[in-house]
Amino acid sequence: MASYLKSWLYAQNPETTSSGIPSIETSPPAVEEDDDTETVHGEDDAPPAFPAVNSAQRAASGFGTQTVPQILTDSQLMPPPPAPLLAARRPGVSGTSSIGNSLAVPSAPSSSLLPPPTTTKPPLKVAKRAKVALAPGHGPLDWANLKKSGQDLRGTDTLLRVTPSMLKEHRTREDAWSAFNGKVYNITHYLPYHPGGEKELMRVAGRDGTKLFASTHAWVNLDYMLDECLVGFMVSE
Ligand code: HEM
Repeated sequence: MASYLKSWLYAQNPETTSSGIPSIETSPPAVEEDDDTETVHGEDDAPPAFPAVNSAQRAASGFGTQTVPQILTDSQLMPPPPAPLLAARRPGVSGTSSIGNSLAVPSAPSSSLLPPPTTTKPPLKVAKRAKVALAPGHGPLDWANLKKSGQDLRGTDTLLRVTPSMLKEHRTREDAWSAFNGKVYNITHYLPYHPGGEKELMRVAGRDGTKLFASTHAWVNLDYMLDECLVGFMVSE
C-alpha cells in the first residue's frame, strides 16, 4: 500500500527529491497577495463587489469584458421639451413670468391664476327698484283679461293726431295720456295694474315717457301691453 502511494505521489509531483520521495514542506506557506475584495479591511465600509471577483457568475457572464455603455454629455443629449405655458403661471402673478427667458409667458391677462375681478370686487350699486304690492285682482293676468273683455280702454272713437299741448291736458289720475316712441296711450286704466306702482307711472302722465320707460325697463313690451289703450300718434303743433 505504501509503495503504491509513493509511486502515485511521484507521478503527480515531478519535484521529488533525488531519493524519489517527495519532500514534505514543514515551514508555513508564504502569505500570498490577497486579492479577495470580499474581505473587509479595517474601517473600509465599501460593499463587496457583486458578483464576487472570482465568482462563477462573473466568469459566465463575461462581466468586465463587455464594453461599458458610454455616458452621453449634455450637448449630445436630446434637448428637453419646452415648458408648457400654463405650468409657468404663478398664483397672483399676471403677465410675463420671471422664471427665465425661455419660460417667458405672454402678458395676457388670462395667464393669471387670480380670480376674475368680478368675483373679488363688490358689485356695482344698482338702483333698487321699489316693489309695489298690487291690489288684489290687479295682477298681469287680470290686465290681460281686461284687455280681452272688450271694455273701451281708449276713451276715443278714432285714432287721433295728438299735439304736445293736447297731451298736456291729460295728466290726472282719472284721465292720463302718455306718449312712447311717437304713439299716444291712455294709461288711466293701466295705472292700478302697473307693477312699479301708480305713482311712478304718473310721472309720465301728460308728456313723452319714452326716455323714462327705456331707462327703467326697456325689456317690457309696452306696445303689446297697451295695444287696447292706443289713442293716436304724436304730431307737431
Ligand atoms: C305705460 C308704460 C309702462 C308699462 C306698460 C310698464 C310696465 C311695467 C311692467 C310690466 C313692469 C314689471 C317688469 C318686471 O318685473 O320686469 C314694470 C315695473 C316697473 N315699472 Fe313700469 N311700466 C310703464 C311705465 C313706467 C314708467 C314711466 C315708470 C317710471 C319710472 C315705471 C316704473 C317701473 C318700476 C320702478 C318698476 C319696477 C317694479 C318692480 O320691480 O317690481 N314704469 N313696469
